Amino acid sequence: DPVEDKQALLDFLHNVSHTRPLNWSDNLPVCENWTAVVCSKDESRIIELHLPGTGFHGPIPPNTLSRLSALSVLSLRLNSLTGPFPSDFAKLGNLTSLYLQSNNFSGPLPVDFSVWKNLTVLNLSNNAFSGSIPSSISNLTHLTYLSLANNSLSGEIPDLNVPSLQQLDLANNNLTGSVPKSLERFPSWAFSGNSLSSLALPPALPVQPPNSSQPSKHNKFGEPAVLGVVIGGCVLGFVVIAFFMIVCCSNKSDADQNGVTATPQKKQGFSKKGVSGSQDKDDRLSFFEGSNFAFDLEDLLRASAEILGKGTFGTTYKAALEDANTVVVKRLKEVSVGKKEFEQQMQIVGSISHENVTALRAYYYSKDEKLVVYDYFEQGSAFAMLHVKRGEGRTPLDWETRLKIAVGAARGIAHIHTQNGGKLVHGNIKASNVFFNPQGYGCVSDVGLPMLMSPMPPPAARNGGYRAPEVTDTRKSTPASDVYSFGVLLLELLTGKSPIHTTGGEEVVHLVRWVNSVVREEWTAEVFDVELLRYPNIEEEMVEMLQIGMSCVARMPEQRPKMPDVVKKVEEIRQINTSIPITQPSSSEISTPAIIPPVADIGLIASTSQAQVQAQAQAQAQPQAQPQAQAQTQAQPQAQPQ
Ligand SMILES: Nc1ncnc2c1ncn2[C@@H]1O[C@H](COP(=O)(O)OP(=O)(O)OP(=O)(O)O)[C@@H](O)[C@H]1O
Repeated sequence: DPVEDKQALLDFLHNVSHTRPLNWSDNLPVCENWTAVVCSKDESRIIELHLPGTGFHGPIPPNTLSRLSALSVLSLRLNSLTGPFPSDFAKLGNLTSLYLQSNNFSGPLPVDFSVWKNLTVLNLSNNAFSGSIPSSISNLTHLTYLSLANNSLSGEIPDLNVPSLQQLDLANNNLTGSVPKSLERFPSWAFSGNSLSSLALPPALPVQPPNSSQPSKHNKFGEPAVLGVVIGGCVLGFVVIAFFMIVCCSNKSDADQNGVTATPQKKQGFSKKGVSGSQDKDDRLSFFEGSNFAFDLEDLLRASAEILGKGTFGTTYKAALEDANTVVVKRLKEVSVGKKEFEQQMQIVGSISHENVTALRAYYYSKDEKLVVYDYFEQGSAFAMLHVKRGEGRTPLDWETRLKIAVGAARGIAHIHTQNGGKLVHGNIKASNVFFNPQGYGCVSDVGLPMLMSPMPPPAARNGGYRAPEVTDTRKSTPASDVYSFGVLLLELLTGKSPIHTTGGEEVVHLVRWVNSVVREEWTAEVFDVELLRYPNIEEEMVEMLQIGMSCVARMPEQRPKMPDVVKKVEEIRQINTSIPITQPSSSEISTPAIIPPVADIGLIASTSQAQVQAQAQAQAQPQAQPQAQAQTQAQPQAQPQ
């Protein structure tokens, strides 16, 4: 372990107030366990420190971080650090990247920048630095990125002759005079929001994003996000639009330094100069308790990302962060609620802690961009497991796993229904929103997102099959509509068929109707997924699940069981036939009595179940005319001989 560096970090931590916990414990090995720290190969020194958005307040304690003399990357951005530029950072002569942006540092910049001769990236933007720009910056011969935007720097811009410099942002300061010749190659947005002579501004804005000439490996997350940031302004030459573009582009440069070609629009840079937009430090992610992530919006934007899919509520990305964490980011479109309501809903969802509900890790809200962040599930969703790569070479989803998906998802939904005084519903239960927890049980994701959106559009094929009939009219999800969607999920697990699918003849098949009709006509194993036929002795369990699924998809909401009852019944599926319960090790608030019938009763249960299933199918076929029949059907399971 790098003993001295470790002590320096502990001294720093003990002398600075911070709101997010760090696992820097004296008895843990630094290089293996401490978050935010990167060690040299031989583990003798700490060479990188990434502490963005950690909630640090106040000045950096002197003689702490400055003892990390091998440090090459230091990121303290997006904190609330105050005081002057730490003078003892002069000892960090090996720095190549220094990120101090988005803090409250004030006072003059260091006079002599030559001490950091290896610097390639220097970002001091969004602070309150004043005084002039030191000309010693020209001595940084490796510098490729410099942002001093959104400070209170004044005086003339020195002649910074740094040929290596590729990106520059001096926008939104109090700079005067003219743009020196050596910097005329940079676009005008880099100097906007100053009192520079307009004649002195470089003539034209580049049509391409500043980084577009360089190959970027991080461009996937950014591409769709270009949106209004660049597009509008670059097309027209009108003054107003050019102004808009100047603002937008200056705002964008922060992220571009790292190769992201576009970003969710960030407002912070606008605020100091009174350009319309949110006035607060809006570009912070809001994290929830218990989240051990140490990343911020910029890390997300810098992350190499790939699109996982476009869903009902927006586009979902898998983002690989610098610190080796992978997260899922959803860019929500058409959010109809205001910031307050959005935040309230996020607080409700973010406070859920349950092994069968995917934790919401963080969210971001600005006028132009709404993001939610979840853990990434490597295994993929229940949808992927069930439907992707059917046919040759596929590993079938075994019955045990399907049972665990059902039990976990049921428990998760039941828990959601207890939240916010019983008012929270999921609103979008479907196989692609069910993942697997570490014990392999279903775990539901995307809780409560529909409530943030405009009234639901008419069902698209992708989720229409899950939507309860009454939701099409009311456009409002309820606990009963969640029960319906869960029922469809059960039928999907049993049949291996999507809720709406086409047959070979292009005929569109609605799963609920299809299952009802097959069961109604004669009891048959035809509904069951052929992939399940290989597993011995599971017929009774499948019949049980079918029965539960069909009761959940009852046409009338009041005829559907409540979620706690559904949980009980789904948990009992396995216990009916074996003594091996489907319970999670640490489960659950819903306790399940062990119900193990005598062996001789099993056949009776099975035949009773079959009869019930058929009665249910009859009832579903004539919902208006047969309410009593269905009510009886639903009452019957209690009378089973168990
Ligand atoms: N946390 C996650 N980990 C891994 N894959 C995910 C995660 N969240 C979503 N996905 C996958 O990304 C894809 C897109 O998800 P998204 O939620 O945007 O759309 P959807 O689930 O198809 O529809 P909807 O928007 O109605 O939920 C889906 O295949 C989904 O299973």
